[in-house]
Amino acid sequence: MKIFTSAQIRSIENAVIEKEGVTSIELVERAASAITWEIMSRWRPSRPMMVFAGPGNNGADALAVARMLADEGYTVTVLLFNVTDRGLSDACRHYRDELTNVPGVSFTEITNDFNPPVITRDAIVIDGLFGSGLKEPLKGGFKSLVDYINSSNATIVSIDMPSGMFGEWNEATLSRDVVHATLTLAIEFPRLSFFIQDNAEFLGEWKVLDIKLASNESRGEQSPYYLLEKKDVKRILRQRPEFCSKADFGSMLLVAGCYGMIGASQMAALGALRSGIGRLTVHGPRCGFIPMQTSVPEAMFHADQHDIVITDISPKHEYDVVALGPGIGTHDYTVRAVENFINMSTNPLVIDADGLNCIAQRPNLLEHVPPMSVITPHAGEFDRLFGPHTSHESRLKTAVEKSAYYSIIILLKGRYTSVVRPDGKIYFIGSGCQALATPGSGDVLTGIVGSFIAQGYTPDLAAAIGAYIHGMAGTLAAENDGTFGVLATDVARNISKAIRDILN
Ligand SMILES: NC(=O)C1=CN([C@@H]2O[C@H](COP(=O)(O)OP(=O)(O)OC[C@H]3O[C@@H](n4cnc5c(N)ncnc54)[C@H](OP(=O)(O)O)[C@@H]3O)[C@@H](O)[C@H]2O)[C@H](O)CC1
Ligand SMILES: [K+]
Repeated sequence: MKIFTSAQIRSIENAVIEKEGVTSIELVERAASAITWEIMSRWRPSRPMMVFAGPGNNGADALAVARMLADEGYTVTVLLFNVTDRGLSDACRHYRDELTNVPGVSFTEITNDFNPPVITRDAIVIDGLFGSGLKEPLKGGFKSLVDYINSSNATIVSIDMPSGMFGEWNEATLSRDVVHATLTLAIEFPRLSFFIQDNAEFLGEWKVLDIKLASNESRGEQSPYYLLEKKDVKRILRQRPEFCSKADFGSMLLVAGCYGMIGASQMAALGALRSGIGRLTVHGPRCGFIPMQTSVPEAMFHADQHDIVITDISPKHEYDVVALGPGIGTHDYTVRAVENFINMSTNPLVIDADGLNCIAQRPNLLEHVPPMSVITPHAGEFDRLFGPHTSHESRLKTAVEKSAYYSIIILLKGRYTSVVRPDGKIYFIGSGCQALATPGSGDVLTGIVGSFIAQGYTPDLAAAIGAYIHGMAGTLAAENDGTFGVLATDVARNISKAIRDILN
């Protein structure tokens, strides 16, 4: 699903209005009935509804919802804030006029002073102050109003977006100047800001409501931001032909492990094998030989000359891909081996974990990482490589910049993992869950991404579908074991099941 900017959404909306002859009142009506259904499915008419409406169409949505809820027997208090010089939008005025005589609604239009009523704990606050038309961070009276709403203990439902939040970038937005919703009901499209962790506290739970706006007008519109869904992964994944051999599914060298972290080699190896690699060789220190050969007998093992750390990465054969990093540590010998290997590599690599920490010790080594390599940092590894960041948003922006500069793919792990391509395209992946926050989970992902590159997928798609399948495997594991007790080996074990579910 493409993720559009607020400006694009406005132009899609305008195109629908012009080409399909739909009026903006009809669109508000569609949005409001979807929101009303959602509210009715969650809260009974005994819960008092307090509607805060702004001057634009976000306010119009809120006023239309107020009328619909009153029709369904809810007690509704409406506060319409008509305090700006520009006055109300046409739709907002239309719904204001309609509301004044509806039984069950206590309606107040604020044009000047505002005496805030008490918001009781059992109230459902409907936040329709501002949506995608917000021009700048809230100031003055609206800022105080948001503060007053946030300091209530009520349940807060934001229409389209929490008021005060922008659909894209929010670095300059102060947390206390944005409504902190319990539930955000987005109209037709999710926004870029929904996928950035900094904004989770504003959004609460969020859900996209379909108002049949997207159909034709959005298809042609381009966007660099994309939410990867199951149907996309199904389209990308190739079914295995009936006549096939392991030679058809690529070969991978996994450079992983050191004394005390051989488990990382095991996890990454399982990730690669469970996602269908044809041939896997693990290169690691000699101490890894017995554990690897006994716990993952499907993998070949190539021993370094050193007992406990990797000192030399000189592949003896041609491999379709080399994945480097899980559990290798950052011993000087290993850093040097990584440096030499990267300097002589020409094909895309997958670099994770200590592979990235080794690079962080030789920062200009990034210049030599082969183009279209995939690096898979979590926030800490990312900051070690590219410097400290104070927000996830700034980290994502740096990822876009660095991906272009170094011509590499950056898979930044998180609740929504982002796969950033050198051309600025970002795939967001939300198939995972809390269960994936477990040791070894990242190593499994490295194995999966390497395996898909070896199987012939381009590195950007390998990273995107790899992250999706990894997330789904974690979610499947959590269905059995809950979100607390999932092991990385459980995630690995569910990879093949995730792939089967996607293909079916
Ligand atoms: N996307 C869809 O298909 C549909 C969306 N709908 C809803 O419409 C809103 C967007 O409506 P819009 O009227 O464009 O914008 P808003 O309601 O969010 O806000 C516009 C008004 O707010 C004023 N404004 C903007 N920034 C500030 C600020 N910082 N402080 C005070 N006031 C501000 C603005 O005034 P201007 O003078 O700046 O123009 C406007 O008065 C969308 O979010 C959905 O909820 C419909 O349902 C139809 C389908
Ligand atoms: K809102």
